[in-house]
Amino acid sequence: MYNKLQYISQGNTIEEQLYNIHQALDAGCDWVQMRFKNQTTKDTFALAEAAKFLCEEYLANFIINDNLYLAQQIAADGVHLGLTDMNIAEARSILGSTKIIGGTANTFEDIKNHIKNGCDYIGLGPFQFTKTKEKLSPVLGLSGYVAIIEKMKNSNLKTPVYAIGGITLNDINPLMETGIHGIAVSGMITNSDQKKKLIQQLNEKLYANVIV
Ligand SMILES: Cc1ncc(COP(=O)(O)OP(=O)(O)O)c(N)n1
Ligand SMILES: Cc1nc(C(=O)O)sc1CCOP(=O)(O)O
Ligand SMILES: [Mg+2]
Repeated sequence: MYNKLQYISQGNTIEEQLYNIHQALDAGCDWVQMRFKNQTTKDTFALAEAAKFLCEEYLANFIINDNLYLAQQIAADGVHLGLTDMNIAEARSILGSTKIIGGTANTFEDIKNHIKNGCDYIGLGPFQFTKTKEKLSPVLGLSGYVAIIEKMKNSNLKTPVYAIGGITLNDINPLMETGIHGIAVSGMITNSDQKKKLIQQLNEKLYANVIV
């Protein structure tokens, strides 16, 4: 079972990114997606190597946003691909069956396509407006998740879905009640000055109904 909390990194420099990733790991995050936009190949590679090293130290999963070839080059655990990134079927044929491939969705159609193409999980969003990403797809709100997850259940589609986009602590319970698997968050963790406490609270909510 995939962990229910994915931290998406933030920062405009390698140093800021590594600081934020380290803080998130130290506070208990066990899944990191490196998201470092509009940077040089050299800097992106340098960050990826350093972040992968950190994640290994903390036994955390480490995936890379957008860049499949970078994920392959540094032997990351996987990649997250958006609707305008490489097709998931092509990505699967390159990475093979052992690597994690996540795909962005905004509609039930997106989800069906990704599942047909072999993705491991879906990032479904945005839940609400967020400043973290530009050019957002239409906001889904809770009712959007309810409708899409219902359609997945009716079609017997069981691929884990992560809610994403402007999620705060109070959103977790209603979101989890829709039947999603977990959440992917950036700002909530990056901007928290009590990260350990926050991640404990998040995990309590995310794993509340998991029987061990
Ligand atoms: C878990 C997760 N879900 C969705 C996204 C968004 O990916 P994408 O649409 O490619 O947008 P960018 O992150 O590349 O701006 C994600 N990164 N992670
Ligand atoms: C990277 C990303 N993708 C989204 C989507 O809807 O596809 S929303 C988003 C930003 C997530 O960060 P935050 O938790 O700070 O809102
Ligand atoms: Mg992308």
